[in-house]
Amino acid sequence: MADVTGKAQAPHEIFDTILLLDFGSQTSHLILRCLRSLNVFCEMLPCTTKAADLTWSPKGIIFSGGPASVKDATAPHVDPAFLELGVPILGICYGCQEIAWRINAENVAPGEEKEYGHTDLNIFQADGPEHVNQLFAGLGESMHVYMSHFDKLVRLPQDFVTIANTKSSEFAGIAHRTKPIYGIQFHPEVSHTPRGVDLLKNFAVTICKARQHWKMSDFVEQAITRIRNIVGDKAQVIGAVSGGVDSTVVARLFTLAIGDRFHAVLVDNGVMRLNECQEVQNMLQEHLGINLTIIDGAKLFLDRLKGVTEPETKRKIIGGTFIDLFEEEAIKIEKAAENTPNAGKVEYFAQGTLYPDVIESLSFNQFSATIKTHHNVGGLPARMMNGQGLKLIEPLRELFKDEVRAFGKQLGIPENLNMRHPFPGPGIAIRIIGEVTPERVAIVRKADHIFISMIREAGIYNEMAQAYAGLDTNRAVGVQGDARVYGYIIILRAVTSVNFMTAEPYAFDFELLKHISRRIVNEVDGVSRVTYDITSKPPGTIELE
Ligand SMILES: Nc1ncnc2c1ncn2[C@@H]1O[C@H](COP(=O)(O)OP(=O)(O)OP(=O)(O)O)[C@@H](O)[C@H]1O
Ligand SMILES: O=c1[nH]c(=O)c2[nH+]cn([C@@H]3O[C@H](COP(=O)(O)O)[C@@H](O)[C@H]3O)c2[nH]1
Ligand SMILES: NC(=O)CC[C@H](N)C(=O)O
Ligand SMILES: [Mg+2]
Repeated sequence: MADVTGKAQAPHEIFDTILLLDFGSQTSHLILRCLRSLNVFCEMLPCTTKAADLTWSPKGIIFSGGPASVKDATAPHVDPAFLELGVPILGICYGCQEIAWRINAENVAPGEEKEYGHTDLNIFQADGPEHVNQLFAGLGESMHVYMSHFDKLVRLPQDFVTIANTKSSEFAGIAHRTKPIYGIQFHPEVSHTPRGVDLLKNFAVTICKARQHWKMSDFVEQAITRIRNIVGDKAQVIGAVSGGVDSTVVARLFTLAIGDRFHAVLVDNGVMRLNECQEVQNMLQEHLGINLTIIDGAKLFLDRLKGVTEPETKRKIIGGTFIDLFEEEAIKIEKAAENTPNAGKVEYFAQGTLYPDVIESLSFNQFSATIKTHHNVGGLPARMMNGQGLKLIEPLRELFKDEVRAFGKQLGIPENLNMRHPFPGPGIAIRIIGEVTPERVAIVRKADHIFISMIREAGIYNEMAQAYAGLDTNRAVGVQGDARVYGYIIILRAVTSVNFMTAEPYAFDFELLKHISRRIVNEVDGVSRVTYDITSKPPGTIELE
């Protein structure tokens, strides 16, 4: 969105914003999601952020949960200046312990045992000014809540009143007597706390008085204006476009913003699915008028992956090789444009990075665990991260997949493209457990093609979030046509998921699954067995590596 002078504004300058300080909980992002679903804009920053560095004014602040104990010498602590800003504050779990600990370290102690899972919360009407009862307003006298903690409040902090308790937590909800500062021991952001969203609404809307005016449609317009302002009217942009919904939305935004100064490039990394590159090129051209250049990097990628078995090494090799090829392409684009009206330096590199890629790759702050390095985040070479070489632009970095799809719909992206299952940048390489060889890639391609075609024919493609065939490079014995075979094991994976942070195995019809297995063993040479992976995430992940 532009102001009268046409200058781009960041969302927190336009929308009333709640600041979420992240202490590293695995569910912090759900707080942000929950507020956005209420049309309240929320921005998450690491718990180490200094109040003085904030260039905007939050309507309220939430301290998230986190894995540390406030009692540890190395535990993260909030800049006390945030507590002096005069805006409402809500501490959740670790965040609540942090508020209590700041007042007096003895207020918090290790519990007798871990409290993990459902519990019933009793809500009190406390004496005091109006604000003390506003957090639980309309929630009745009790509610189901989800707990996940070890430490707990053993004393009521000075100047606070108790507004809720449970069987094992005497101070499960507290409110300051005179200031709008609250703490709760349970997690309102998870679906296991059914009325948690009402509590967060009470905090954001009633207590912080944040207007519920965050809208996706404004985001489209705003993203386009921001791109124009960043890029200016000379520079050119090279965009990494895979045919997945994320980068397709990015390509569409850039095309709308800067027309043909945007150059969409797909890298054939040798580990794409059957006919994928050609199909993507046709689809983008036909439906969106996006002219896609394909760089053939298959041999280079497969050579660099030779002999590599360690999953994180594979990801880093792929991330690095992607950038090498993009940088070479950028030079070619500059040369080709030299004597045209488009002449200008290729300064920027656009990617469809989403919020979950960021959370899972970088530990968002040093206090949360790195799960795996996404090729487009942690796999980037240092020169991209420190501003040398191409400069990164990632317009979807704050969004989740379902938000991007809603966004895609508004941008006129056809349904079948918008609903495509995600396909990871490192492609089939992270679906082969062990060394990637051309022979193994060919086997996975064929098996995957059979699997996905049969899923489509059965009309169940949109019932699952993602499906693929992978390969276990161990071999097993089988018997085919009276002969002994010693072949690879295909692993089929299909999951349901809302945001890809958690997932459940898809409940296949067993006859269909057997039919799929039969076809794969019969039609794909080198395969002796087919298995179906029924692991949830967590403890599994969606990809094999
Ligand atoms: N083969 C590729 N060629 C060019 N860019 C790619 C390729 N694979 C991935 N990328 C880049 O990496 C980003 C992250 O990949 P990711 O798979 O998460 O997103 P996507 O492909 O756009 O969408 P989806 O998650 O639906 O597959 C992409 O948005 C794109 O910018
Ligand atoms: O572009 C990507 N580059 C990667 O390195 C990468 N690793 C996982 N994924 C996708 O992320 C989602 C979650 O996957 P996991 O449960 O395996 O972490 C799933 O949708 C995965 O396909 C990736 N996408
Ligand atoms: N979920 C949390 O925030 C847990 C807080 C703290 N680590 C505890 O165990 O009590
Ligand atoms: Mg993809």
